[in-house]
Amino acid sequence: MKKNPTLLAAIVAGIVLVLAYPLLFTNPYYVHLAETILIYAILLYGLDIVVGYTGQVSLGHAGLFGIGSYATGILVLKLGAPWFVAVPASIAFAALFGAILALPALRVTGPYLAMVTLAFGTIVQILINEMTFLTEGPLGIQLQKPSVFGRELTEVEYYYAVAGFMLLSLLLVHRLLRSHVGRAFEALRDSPIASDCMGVSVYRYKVYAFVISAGFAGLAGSLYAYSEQYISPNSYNFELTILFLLAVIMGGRKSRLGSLIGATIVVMLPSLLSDIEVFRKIAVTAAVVAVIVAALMIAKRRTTVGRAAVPVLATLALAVVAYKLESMVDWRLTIFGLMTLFVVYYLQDGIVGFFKSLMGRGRSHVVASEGAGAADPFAGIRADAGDAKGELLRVEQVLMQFGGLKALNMVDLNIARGTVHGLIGPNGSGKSTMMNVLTGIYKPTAGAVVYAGQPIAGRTPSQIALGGIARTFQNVQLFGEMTALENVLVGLHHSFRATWLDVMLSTPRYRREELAARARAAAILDFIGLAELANEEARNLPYGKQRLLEIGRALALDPRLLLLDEPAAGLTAPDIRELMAIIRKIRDHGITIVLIEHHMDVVMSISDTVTVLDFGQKIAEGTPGKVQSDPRVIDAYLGGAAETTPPQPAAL
Ligand SMILES: Nc1ncnc2c1ncn2[C@@H]1O[C@H](COP(=O)(O)OP(=O)(O)OP(=O)(O)O)[C@@H](O)[C@H]1O
Repeated sequence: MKKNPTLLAAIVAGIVLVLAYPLLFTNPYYVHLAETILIYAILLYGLDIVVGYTGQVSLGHAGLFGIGSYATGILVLKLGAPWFVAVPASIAFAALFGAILALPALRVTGPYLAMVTLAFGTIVQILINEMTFLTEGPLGIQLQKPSVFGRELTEVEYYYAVAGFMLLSLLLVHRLLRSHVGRAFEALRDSPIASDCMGVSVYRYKVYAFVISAGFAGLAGSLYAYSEQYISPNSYNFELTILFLLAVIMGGRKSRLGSLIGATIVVMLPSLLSDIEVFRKIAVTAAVVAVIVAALMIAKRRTTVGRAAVPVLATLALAVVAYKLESMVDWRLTIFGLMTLFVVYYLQDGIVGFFKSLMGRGRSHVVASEGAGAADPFAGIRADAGDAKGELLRVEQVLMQFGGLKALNMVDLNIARGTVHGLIGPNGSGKSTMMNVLTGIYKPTAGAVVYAGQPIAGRTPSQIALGGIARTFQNVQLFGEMTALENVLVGLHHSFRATWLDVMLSTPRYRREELAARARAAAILDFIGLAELANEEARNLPYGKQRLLEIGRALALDPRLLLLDEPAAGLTAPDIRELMAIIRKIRDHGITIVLIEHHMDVVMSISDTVTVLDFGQKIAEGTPGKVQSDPRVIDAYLGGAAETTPPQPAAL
């Protein structure tokens, strides 16, 4: 993986700045302030995994931070534990609570999850307050800075220790998030259902995200306890959790630099907002920056005068108000609230996201894919071509009932190995329901599904996917914020044996697997004709290309059975011809295909067998020729929805 020289230079400059800081600002107050920023940054790296990457809300991180602090405080107070015991124990303890916090995230999302995590944070604070025998209750716990070789660290020495932990956390989180584990986190945010169907268990990765995130909160909490030398329950309140969330959003999701900026803002803001002179300078600087940025964006045609007017006028008004105000005391919260509103409304991708978009990055990165041609797109396929025409999948008397509606009514289906099996029927006849039953998304009310000789009842979608059944979706379910290459890499998740420890230590095993997966993903993109768009975000691809990318991602799973749900929907005639050629090539590699399609010419020209459903029942089955002339089929289509066309002779 190539290194970006500008990025490397920025990283080196950042490290030098962090290390040189105590030499530039010798006042202990400023050293302590910077220490707090670095500690918050550690927590925010972890919080960003949950909020930015997996897209979950957590209002429980102040609680986890408190658990880390109190684990250290109690171990030092009660057992006189040294820092090298207290710090790892705090990480482990917080991670354990992270697993508990993950439980509600497996059941609820959005506002409900916010409520549950908020309750968790509140309970932690109450428990810290009430369990006086351990925590000393409201009195709090006092402790010294850690000792090394019998000598207590000075403020500056402790700053360097914190800086070391921050840089280490940065490295570990960065490695993790760029690996298959990070891609799994991102995938489950963009489409949980597609993640499961790519063999990436949403359940497992949500728990991982919360546990890892909590581990970093525990580390930050432990360092904070030593830094403040005094901890009390009031420090870990609701406002702190909101502040953390705000820091991630303000700085910029999915960015380590964003976390650092966010930490700086939330630590500095209270002191900046308390001094009217400093606030005036900030307000004027913000107004000048807003005017310059707006002018640049209008000149580059990135925005219109109308859209730029509100933020520019708002910052100008803030500058004017700053000079009208006599003191900040009464206005601090109001100004803070307004700034929050401004960020949420105008800087949804945070400060880092905003500057990236200003520089035109993060939109399209069209570069040639690495390693295409070096790998075989079908390298891992468990081919069935040589296996005569045995049966790969058998559906026996499947009933799928939604309330009173029988979406599938006692349907039998036999799919022969190495064939293309068309599944057609008017709208609402039960085709997609069949796909969902085959991939474990729906559990049939009655009946059995036997795949490769094994019943698949009771298996989760990700287990079924890993067993070799891949699918595409009627409504495209790509991982929108990830590039085309990354989408395929999620499909290749199963090819990794490396654990998260391998990733964090960047072991040769992990690096070998990552390189192999990238070469294979590039080869798959080449096969489906998307090599040039490898680094384009999936949401920016044209619709036809998105459908092809879904097929590529499914192929990455090394399927024996590929279920295509209306792959030609919305495609132009040339795109459809390209699609048909691809489907034939996939079949020629021994992959069995089930094809749901409303384009009859497509189904009839490439299917070996066609099954017709109507009102959840199988009404016909056989070769395309036989099915097309079946009076029941013609009747079902002519009597069905107006937009469905009756089967026509093959045209393509
Ligand atoms: N989760 C669900 N809850 C309730 N009803 C459902 C559910 N899923 C499907 N149905 C119903 O089952 C019937 C079959 O739907 P299905 O999506 O399988 O049809 P289809 O043949 O794929 O149609 P189309 O060609 O329009 O996609 C429809 O009446 C649909 O409303």
